[in-house]
Amino acid sequence: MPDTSVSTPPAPLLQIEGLTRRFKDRVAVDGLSLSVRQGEILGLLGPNGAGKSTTFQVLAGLLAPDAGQVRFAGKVLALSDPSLRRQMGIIFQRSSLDDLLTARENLMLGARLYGLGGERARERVESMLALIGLADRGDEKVGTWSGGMRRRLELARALVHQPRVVLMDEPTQGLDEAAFRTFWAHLKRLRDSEGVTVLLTTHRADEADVCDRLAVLDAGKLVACDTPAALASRMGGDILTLEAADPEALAREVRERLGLDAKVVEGRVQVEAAQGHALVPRLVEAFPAGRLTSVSLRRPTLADVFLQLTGRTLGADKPAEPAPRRRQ
Ligand SMILES: Nc1ncnc2c1ncn2[C@@H]1O[C@H](COP(=O)(O)OP(=O)(O)OP(=O)(O)O)[C@@H](O)[C@H]1O
Repeated sequence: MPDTSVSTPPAPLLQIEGLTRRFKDRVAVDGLSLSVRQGEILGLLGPNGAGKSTTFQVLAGLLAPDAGQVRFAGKVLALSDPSLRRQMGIIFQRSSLDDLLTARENLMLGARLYGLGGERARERVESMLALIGLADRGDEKVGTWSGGMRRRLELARALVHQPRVVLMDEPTQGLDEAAFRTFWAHLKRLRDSEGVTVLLTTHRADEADVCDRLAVLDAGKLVACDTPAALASRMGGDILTLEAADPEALAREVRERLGLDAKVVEGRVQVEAAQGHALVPRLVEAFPAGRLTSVSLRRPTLADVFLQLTGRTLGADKPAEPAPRRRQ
């Protein structure tokens, strides 16, 4: 029999259909439909106010939707269905560990909350502690632990009852680079060993890069859903970054004199161009010493893709500048 494992994408485990949630006359999530495949790590990427947390809260059963349903393993369920929650492990933005309990006790409490007890619970607690690399710290109270260790323990607690899906709201917010890398190494190892499906929210470009697929949200709507590499390849060219004393004036002149699509992003002028290196001498010639303080060239990142898709920078709630939005 031919091996089709590489070419056939895994079946969707969780399909969100037409999810809508309003707060008075503000539509926080606007008819969101999204499929999460068995065993994948899908990131909901968007700036502040995009609707990520609202989506998370509806899926976690903390908020009632105005419309929408899910299909879980092919079966249609109301978003309020408790059987959906039993299939989920949840990590909230804010730590929900009990600081006065040890790591082992926190995990045992998590197991008990999902009806797991006796030898089975003890086995799961020990194997989870080992999988997150904290087996020798299990009897310490977690109140004094670092943010990274606490996050790993929350990951273990979310998985202790063997859910099929883990939901995480901004799981690495506030973690430094080293703690972020360690958390993700453990997350991927746990995904592989437990076969769990992960849906997380993020507004970190570095976190988006390590997800299997990304659903890009803007103002409550899905604007793209693909792998990080496929999204990055949507931007064909290079990114030129120009620094100047008056970036707004420079961007205007670059647009008018050179006919390039220049915009101001976080105080610098950005130009996307197919052959970026060929533009450098043209720019230097057009804007002699004094006007330009630096010119640099790089490959696009997911933050650039996000800006192209939405006209907003990741981590900001306002458009990047008053210039016209990019072509979609
Ligand atoms: N409880 C609430 N009451 C009123 N408006 C709300 C409430 N929760 C969210 N909103 C609004 O809904 C929209 C989406 O917010 P949401 O928190 O889901 O976005 P987000 O992408 O998670 O942003 P952040 O990263 O800042 O959490 C925003 O305009 C927000 O102000």
